[in-house]
Amino acid sequence: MALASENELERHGMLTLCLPSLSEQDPLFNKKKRLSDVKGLSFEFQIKVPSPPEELWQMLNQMIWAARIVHLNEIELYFAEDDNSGPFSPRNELESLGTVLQIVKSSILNAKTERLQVLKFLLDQTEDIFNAVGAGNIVEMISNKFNSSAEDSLLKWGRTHGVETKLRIAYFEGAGRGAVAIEDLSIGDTALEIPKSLIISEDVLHESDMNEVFKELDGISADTMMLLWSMRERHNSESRFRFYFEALPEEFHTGLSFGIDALTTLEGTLLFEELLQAKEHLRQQYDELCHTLFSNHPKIFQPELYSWEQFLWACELWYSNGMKVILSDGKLKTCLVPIAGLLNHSICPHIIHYGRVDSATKSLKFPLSRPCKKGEQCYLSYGSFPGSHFVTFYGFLPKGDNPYDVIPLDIEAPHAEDTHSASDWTTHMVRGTWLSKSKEPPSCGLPSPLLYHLRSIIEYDGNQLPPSPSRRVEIERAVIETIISIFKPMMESLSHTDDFDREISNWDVKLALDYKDLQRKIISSVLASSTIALQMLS
Ligand SMILES: C[S@@+](CC[C@H](N)C(=O)[O-])C[C@H]1O[C@@H](n2cnc3c(N)ncnc32)[C@H](O)[C@@H]1O
Repeated sequence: MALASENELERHGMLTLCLPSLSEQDPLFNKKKRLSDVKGLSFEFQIKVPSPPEELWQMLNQMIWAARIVHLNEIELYFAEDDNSGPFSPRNELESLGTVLQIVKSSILNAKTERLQVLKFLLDQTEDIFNAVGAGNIVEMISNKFNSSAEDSLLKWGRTHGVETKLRIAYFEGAGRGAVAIEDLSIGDTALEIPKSLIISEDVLHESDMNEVFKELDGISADTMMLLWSMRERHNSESRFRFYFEALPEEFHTGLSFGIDALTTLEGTLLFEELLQAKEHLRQQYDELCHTLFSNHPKIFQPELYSWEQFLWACELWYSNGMKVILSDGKLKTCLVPIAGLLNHSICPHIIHYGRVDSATKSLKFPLSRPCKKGEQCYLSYGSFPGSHFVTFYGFLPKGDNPYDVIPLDIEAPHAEDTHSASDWTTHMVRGTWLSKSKEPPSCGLPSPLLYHLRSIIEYDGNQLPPSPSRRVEIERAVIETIISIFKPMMESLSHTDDFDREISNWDVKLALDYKDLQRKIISSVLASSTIALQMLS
C-alpha cells in the first residue's frame, strides 16, 4: 500500500514530526537499531490534530526516547538496559531534548491555528523537561571575591578585538576561575563569541622563526610544535597574546604534577600505572627534543625557557586548556581559546557544541544547550571522560555522578565458534551499580553485556542443546562468582588504610585520596550487587 504523502496527512488533520533516523555510518548503528527495535520505537511520529494532552504527552515521550537512542555514546549504550528508557546521562538528555526542540520549533514556523496549538504545547512541555534536567543535576560551586586584574585586562583586550560575551569572571572554591552569566540566558543564546584572529592555532607557527627549524624535523607533530611555541611565547612581552599568557596560572595542578605522596596513595589503582606511563612518555619526548632542538638551536630554543619543569607546565596547559576546534579550512585542530579557557566543566554543562569556526562571522561561538540564569556559573563540557582522565589531564574529579566513571575489564573476547552466541561487545566494563535502574535479578545492577558475555563463555560445554533449568542456575552462579573473583582482589588492593590525613594534606594527596575513595565506592557497589545476585540464586 502506498504511504500517504505529508500534504495528504496534513489535509486529513494529521501532524507529522520526523527525528533524524539512525545513521548506518554510526559505528553503533546495529546496537542502537536493536535497542530501538526492542522498544518498538520509530523515528517518524504522527498525531491527530487536535488531540487530548495525554496523547500529545505520550507522543512527546516516544520522541524523546527515540532521540535518546540516536544520541547514545558507546558507554551510555553499554549500560542502557533494554527495560530502561532513560534518561541515560545529562549529556544524552540535553542532546536529545535539543533535537526534539529543534524539530518542534522548525515545524512551528509555518503552523497555524490548531496545529500551532499542538506544537506550542509540545514546545512548552519540552522546555519544562529541559529546565528539570538542569535543576536535578547542578552541583553548585561556592563563589568567592578575588582580585581579577589579569582577568580584567584579558577581557578588555578581548573586547577591543571583537569578543562578545554575556559572561563575567568569578572565583570558585576548589575550581579556580569560572564564568558567570551576567543576564538570564536561554537555549540557543550565544554566551561567548571569540573572533578567529584570537584563537591560538597552528597558524601562529607561520609567523614564527621556529617554523624553519620544525620543517627540518621528521615526524614532529603539530601539537608538539605548538607546545614548544607556547613555552617561549609565554615570556614574550611583545606577544600579541600577552594578556592571555599573563592570565594563566603559574602552576597547573594536574595529575602529571603529582608528588611522591600522592602517587604512593594511588598504588593499587589503574590510575597509578596510567600516571607513571604518561609522565615517562613526556619525559622521553622531552629528552629527545632536548637533544635535537635545544642543543642544536640554542638561539631559538633558549635553554632557560626550555627546562623540564617548563615543558611539563606547557603540557599541562595544552591538556587542561586545549580545545578541539574545526578551523575555517575544515581541519580539526587543538587550539587555545582565550577567555573560553576560563570556563569550568560540569557533568551537566550549559555548553556542549562549540567546536567549529563560523565561516560567516569568522568566529567561534559558544551557544547554550540549556538555560543559564543571571549569576549562575556557566559550564562547558570538556568531554565524556572517566575520573582518571580528569585527574590526569585536568587535576579534578567532577562533582556528582559521572556516568563515564567506568572500570575497564581486561576480558578476552571468545572466538565465535567457542560460544553459543557471541556478544557484540568486544570490550567490557563496570561502573557504580547505584547508577543502574535495573536493580532486580538477574542483573541486580550489573551490566547486561558483561553478564551476557560471561554466560556465553561459561555456557559452552561442547553441548549445543539449551541448558536445563538446574544447569542455568549453575551457569548464573558461575557468572557472578567470576565477577566476584575479579573485583575482590581489586578491593583488597585498595583496602589498606591511607597514610595521609586529608585535612592537612597537599592538593595532590587530597585528590589522590578522593580518587581512591571513588574507586572503592564503585568496586564495593559491584561486589554488593554480586552478593545480592548470588543470594537470589540460592
Ligand atoms: C580550562 S581551565 C578552566 C579555568 C580554570 N578554573 C582557571 O582558573 O584557569 C581547566 C581547569 O579548571 C579547573 N576546573 C574546571 N572544571 C572544574 C570543576 N568542575 N571542578 C574543579 N576544577 C575544575 C581544573 O583545574 C582544570 O584543569
